[in-house]
Amino acid sequence: MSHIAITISAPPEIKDILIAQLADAGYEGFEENGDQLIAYIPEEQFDENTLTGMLGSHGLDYTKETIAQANWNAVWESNFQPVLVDAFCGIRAGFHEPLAGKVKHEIVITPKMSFGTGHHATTYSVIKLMEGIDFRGKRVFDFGTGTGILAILAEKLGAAEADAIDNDTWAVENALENAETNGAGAVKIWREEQLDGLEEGKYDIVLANINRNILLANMAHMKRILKKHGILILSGILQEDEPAIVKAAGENGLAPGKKAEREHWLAISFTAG
Ligand SMILES: C[S@@+](CC[C@H](N)C(=O)[O-])C[C@H]1O[C@@H](n2cnc3c(N)ncnc32)[C@H](O)[C@@H]1O
Repeated sequence: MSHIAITISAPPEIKDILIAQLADAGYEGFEENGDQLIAYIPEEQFDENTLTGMLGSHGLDYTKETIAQANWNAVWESNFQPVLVDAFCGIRAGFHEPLAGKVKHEIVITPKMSFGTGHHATTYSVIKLMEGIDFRGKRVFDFGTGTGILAILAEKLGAAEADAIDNDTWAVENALENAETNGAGAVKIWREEQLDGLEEGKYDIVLANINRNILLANMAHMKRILKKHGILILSGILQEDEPAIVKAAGENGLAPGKKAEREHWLAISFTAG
């Protein structure tokens, strides 16, 4: 499968809004490079009219490039540096030197086209909130797993099982590959986009780093699969969307707790009543 890479010169103040809008339109990987934002979408999902309309409303233009899957490794290998979430967790590729001694937990990721290298503020902040939670023996669900990074970390933190879904076939394949690389045998990943068929009250911890609309649409389902007093960590929330998310969570019996903030993005932890 080929992907389309869109490069946009976007002023910093609208970059986050653009990422949220593009994510809603199916773009699934983002890189920020100075003023430039590069967004990736599977070729068959690319819709020129939608993109032109969205960018036109901000007075922006773009350039477009098709990237064959075979070339993807070369593209990301040249860009991907290890990420350290303080001394808690380090994420690196297989071709980097081990981070031995620098971090408590190390994850090796081959992201290919999937989102979730730890570089993005939304992933980084979930990891920061995970640092304060006891995962030992817990059942964890990772909604929108991307590279599998959060499910893999959950297992490294002692989770008894970590189930993960993504609606993107490529992400699922990639997450399975990454789980294997990291010896994360308790991680199970499958392709799905609905949470409503999942067992009620099964999970101690649910992690969801997606976007405002998907989080709002699935709030009741996330609450339903959580145990009483279970923990929900939501991310992919722009600062201005916090009230809407907290309100919807409250209506579903989820009380807000700690927050982590980075580059206008918020991750919020909730407890199920
Ligand atoms: C922002 S990425 C997060 C990846 C990773 N969990 C992280 O924290 O870095 C969101 C992921 O959710 C997936 N996704 C979006 N909508 C979804 C849905 N309705 N059901 C399942 N997965 C979805 C996307 O394909 C993407 O891999």
